[in-house]
Amino acid sequence: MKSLTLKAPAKVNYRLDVLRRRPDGYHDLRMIMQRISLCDEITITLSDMPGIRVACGREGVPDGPGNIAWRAADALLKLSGRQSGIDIAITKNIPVAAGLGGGSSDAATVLLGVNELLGLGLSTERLMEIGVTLGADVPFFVFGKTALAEGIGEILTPIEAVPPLWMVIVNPNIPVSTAWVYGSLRLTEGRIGDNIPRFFKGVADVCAVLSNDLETVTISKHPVIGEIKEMLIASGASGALMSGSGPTVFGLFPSEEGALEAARSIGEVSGWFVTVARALV
Ligand SMILES: C[C@](O)(CO)[C@H](O)COP(=O)(O)OP(=O)(O)OC[C@H]1O[C@@H](n2ccc(N)nc2=O)[C@H](O)[C@@H]1O
Ligand SMILES: Nc1ncnc2c1ncn2[C@@H]1O[C@H](COP(=O)(O)OP(=O)(O)OP(=O)(O)O)[C@@H](O)[C@H]1O
Repeated sequence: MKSLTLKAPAKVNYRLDVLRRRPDGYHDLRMIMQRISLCDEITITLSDMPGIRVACGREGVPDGPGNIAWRAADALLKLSGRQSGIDIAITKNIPVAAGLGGGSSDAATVLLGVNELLGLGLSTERLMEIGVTLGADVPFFVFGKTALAEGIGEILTPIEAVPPLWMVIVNPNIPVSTAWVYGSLRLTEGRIGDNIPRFFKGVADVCAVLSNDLETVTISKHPVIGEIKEMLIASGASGALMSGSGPTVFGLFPSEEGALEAARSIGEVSGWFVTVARALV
């Protein structure tokens, strides 16, 4: 049977400006999005038995049609008119409902993998169009590069100049609903949005853009996020920010050694999910 095993990376948002609420309830954003080396692993296998089967085995993540990876495979099967069977096995390493885009990345990886396995020949642009019908973060993972993301997240411009960078990822094991965070955001008026630089020579340039409009919403419910930011800075991070809708916080480090040392000291005292990751280029 034809099979593919692929990595589905997590993301962090170096910047997240919410510009306005749209009539459809979504929000126009301006973001800088970065893939990181913390990955789920996905094996996709074509089968003679029609139907889509997803095995994940992680508490809080559904196995069947409730899994966004299932919906990604279903979208491509419907579009192609093929009757193939598809088995998807997900090894979940990315914390769930964490602001790290894990489900979106799984879905994008299935779009890319099924396109290849079935020889559908769909372009990246077409897969991104299908991706946004599954979730706002999915096109970014299909795009596969550090990017300025606009619209609801689906209008992507590559950012070429990204410095080598290490980060400590800290998740306090509290699931946060993205819908709740956007729903709780109080926007007084439409923002024009700052001009965000697109060239980053060193860690200091990345630290200069760090900002997330969703942070105050999630911190007001989970103050521990603010404490994690302080711990990361006290452990030597050049900057620290909540990713996406949270609650995961990342701290930036110019060297792997600094990141490993900080992760060790925070991991020892906290009982949280703590890991070191690299920015992917
Ligand atoms: C917070 C981020 O992760 C930042 O990258 C994304 O904006 C969220 O992307 P996502 O989880 O893929 O979003 P979806 O699954 O499409 O939507 C989840 C919820 O977030 C809200 N949502 C999402 C994206 C967006 N631009 N505006 C929104 O208001 C939607 O109303 C929805 O209720
Ligand atoms: N493959 C999947 N991986 C993780 N969660 C999934 C998956 N499929 C469905 N879900 C459901 O989606 C919800 C959110 O999952 P996810 O981990 O993608 O959130 P997130 O990290 O906050 O994403 P984002 O940063 O895009 O907001 C969970 O409650 C989970 O049950």
